[in-house]
Amino acid sequence: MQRRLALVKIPGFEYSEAHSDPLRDFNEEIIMSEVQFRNFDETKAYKALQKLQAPSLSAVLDGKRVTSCNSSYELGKQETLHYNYAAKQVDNQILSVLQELSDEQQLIDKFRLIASGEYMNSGENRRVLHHLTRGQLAGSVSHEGRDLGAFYNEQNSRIADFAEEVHAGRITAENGKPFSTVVQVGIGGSDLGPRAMYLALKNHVNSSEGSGEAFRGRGEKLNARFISNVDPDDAADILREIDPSTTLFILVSKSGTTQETLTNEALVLDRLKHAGVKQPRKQIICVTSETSPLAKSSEYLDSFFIDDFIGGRYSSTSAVGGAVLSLAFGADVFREFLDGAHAADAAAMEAGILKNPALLDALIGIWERNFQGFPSTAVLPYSQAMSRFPAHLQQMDMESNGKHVNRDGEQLGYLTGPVIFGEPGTNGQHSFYQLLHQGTDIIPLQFIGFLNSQDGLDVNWEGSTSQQKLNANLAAQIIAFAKGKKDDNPNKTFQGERPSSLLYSKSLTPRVLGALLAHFENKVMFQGLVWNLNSFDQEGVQLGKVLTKQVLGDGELDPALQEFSALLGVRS
Ligand SMILES: O=P(O)(O)OC[C@H]1O[C@](O)(CO)[C@@H](O)[C@@H]1O
Repeated sequence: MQRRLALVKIPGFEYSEAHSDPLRDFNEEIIMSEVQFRNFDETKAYKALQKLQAPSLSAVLDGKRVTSCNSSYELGKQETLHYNYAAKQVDNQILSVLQELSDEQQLIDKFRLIASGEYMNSGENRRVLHHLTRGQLAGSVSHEGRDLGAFYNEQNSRIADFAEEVHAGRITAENGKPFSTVVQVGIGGSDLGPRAMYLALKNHVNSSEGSGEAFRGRGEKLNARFISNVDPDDAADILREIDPSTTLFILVSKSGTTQETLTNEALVLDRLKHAGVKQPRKQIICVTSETSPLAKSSEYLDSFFIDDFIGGRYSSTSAVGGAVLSLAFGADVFREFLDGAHAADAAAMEAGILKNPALLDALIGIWERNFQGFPSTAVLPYSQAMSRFPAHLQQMDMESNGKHVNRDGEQLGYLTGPVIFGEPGTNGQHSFYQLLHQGTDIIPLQFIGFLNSQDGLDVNWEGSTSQQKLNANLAAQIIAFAKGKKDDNPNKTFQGERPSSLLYSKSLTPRVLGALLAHFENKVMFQGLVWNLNSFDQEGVQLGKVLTKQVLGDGELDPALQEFSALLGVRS
């Protein structure tokens, strides 16, 4: 299909000078047949990168490099998110070949095709439209006569209206009391992103101390909880702590068929009945696709929709994240979060890699994975509020780029997505940093930090506040990893040369959080495009689901599966 792409000017968004305006080719026609999908090892840049040597961090990392190796997002309302790559093992030569790689693999053109609604999810023959849930980057995208941008906006405003009715006490629990708690029931992308975003903003809206940032001290409108695992202890833990009779449940499943979520719905219905609620589904709203089995039921209090063009792991900015965030904090907080994501998306259209933090981060990641051979990336937020962000990135990155074949199903001869893991600092320091500092694998580190804590509560002890101690640890770790320490005792030697980057901003606000989310989504997208993958399907999750069904059915099983099932008490 040949589609004309037209980019939309984003009000209030300034573009950088070199590679000037990403909308410079406004009238230039980009169509699918004009971009070339080739494997990474067929590019000239791949061969050039094979010949280059990583610079030594102990040799090059000085104060000047720290202040100059920065690429920033201007997010509007005087909020900025910086990406600092001073402690990465790259020099001008490597960066210039990475620029060539970006140009050769037509990464920006391909992003523009994604934004314009091209069918870039080749495996499932679907468009990839999560960028459209937060704003329009390209011309309008319509499907079967429906303007999809308008559809996503309409769902957001329906959610905003619904949330306002709940907050005003005009929509109540069956007993007439206002809802006091909201519980999201979903798994994977229907849980991880929304949960991570909720936790990231909870303190920001609840703390009345500190000053300046939007929404500070506004207070949570509803306390939110999450149930995801089919392990009954997960639901039991939450259901014991809440009062079901005044709880609003959000059942989130794009497909409407996910075993874990439907099982947990049954548990919730049971608890609601026990609490004396006669029509339990009237305390449940659904977020699903219009074609799902859930959408067919009129028993629910209300339903909000996404579509097949929003991948589960990319759905935090759709109704999937919008429902819980709007109910917990208010729709204006969710809108601010979307605006931050949209500003970061717009910045990701920039062709000059030094002016495009997501693209730069992606390409340095490629350098580390394919030419330095590093197996994983640790995501280390120095912010307790971001405690579940690494878990969200695990799904987003590993479900997207954990692939061994290209978009055409051909086996690849190079490494693709790394293993992602992480914990907030400083907790991680007292846990797995030993291996990061002195283990035999070198693991690149993605630090995230904020100048201010979210809560004003702090103490000055032994000459510094907790927040100062936190960030002192962060600065110290960057240098310890990069430069190491020689010692006569090999056991006390730190080899150093362990690269890290730092994403940082003044405070973790809704706008900054949206930009952080979009940064990683776009980074993963660019990496998938370099590797020539389809980053938007997830066939690797299917086999386990099929075998689970077999175990729970009556048919004959593979003998080893039969024995394991017997061992675990599922089959006799
Ligand atoms: O929203 P659903 O359809 O319940 O799917 C939940 C999750 O399951 C997966 O399909 C993986 O099993 C994820 O990609 C998705 O986020």
